[in-house]
Amino acid sequence: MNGLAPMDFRKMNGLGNDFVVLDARLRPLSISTELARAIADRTSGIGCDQLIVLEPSRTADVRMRIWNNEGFEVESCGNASRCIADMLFAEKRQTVATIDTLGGYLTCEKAGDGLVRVDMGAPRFGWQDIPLSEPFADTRHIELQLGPIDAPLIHSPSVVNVGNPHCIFWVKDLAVVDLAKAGPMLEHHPLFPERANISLARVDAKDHITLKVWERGAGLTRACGTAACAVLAAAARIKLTHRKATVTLPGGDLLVEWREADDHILMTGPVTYEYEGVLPAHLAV
Ligand SMILES: N[C@H](CCC[C@H](N)C(=O)O)C(=O)O
Repeated sequence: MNGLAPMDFRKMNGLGNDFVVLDARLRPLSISTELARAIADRTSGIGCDQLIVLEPSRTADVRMRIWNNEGFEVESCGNASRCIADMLFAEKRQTVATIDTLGGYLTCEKAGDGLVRVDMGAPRFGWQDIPLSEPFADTRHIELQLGPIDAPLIHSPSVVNVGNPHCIFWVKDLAVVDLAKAGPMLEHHPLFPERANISLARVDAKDHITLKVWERGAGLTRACGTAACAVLAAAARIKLTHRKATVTLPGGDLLVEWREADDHILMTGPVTYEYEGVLPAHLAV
């Protein structure tokens, strides 16, 4: 295994959603909220949307742990899954890899032209699965709006869990609300006991969605892989799109398919290696 030395880190991104990757397969690392925040800080740290830590796994090629830049650990990260899978392809000299995460067991494969395909598992739509703080029999549209009750700016979002919680508003205009302002309030809405990733989704065609995302614990990012998976499943569920579509994010496109045969979501997209470095003393783990 040609992993990283304990103090080394690798900077990577998926469509501009960027990560600091630490390799704890040879030496356990203890990540506190403060340390995760400090590493992710773009002024005094390395700077990233999420911190990714690799650990040994008995069931997969690697265990991948994820901390949002606010410092709290979360279950899933689609863009990082592609990045880590690509690292594993090179290490193993193979075209397949498996990753164990809090949000599920992922199987990954090379998809040609520098692309990686990740099986993100099946979406869950039950109100307890999202989770929501009160029961909704129908989660295709829940009662949540922003703006005046008689003329809401956005309303009736769909909710879905794809390893992590997502709330998706269907809009015709992605600028109908300033997501930088509305995002925090919606992320922390009392309906979401574990908070939520918030998306504005514009359906352009039966095979194309354009997306802007306010990420739980990270804010506006250039791309969110799990949001792309969530929005495709939610759109197909209410027949806004086919079960396969291109999802365009500010950082670029992902191809997402909600496979009929096993209900799994497949996400295909690129990986970017930025650089490697050594953690400075004040960030020593
Ligand atoms: N903000 C997400 C984690 C990162 C997801 C995103 N970066 C992706 O590519 O899926 C959450 O708190 O659930």
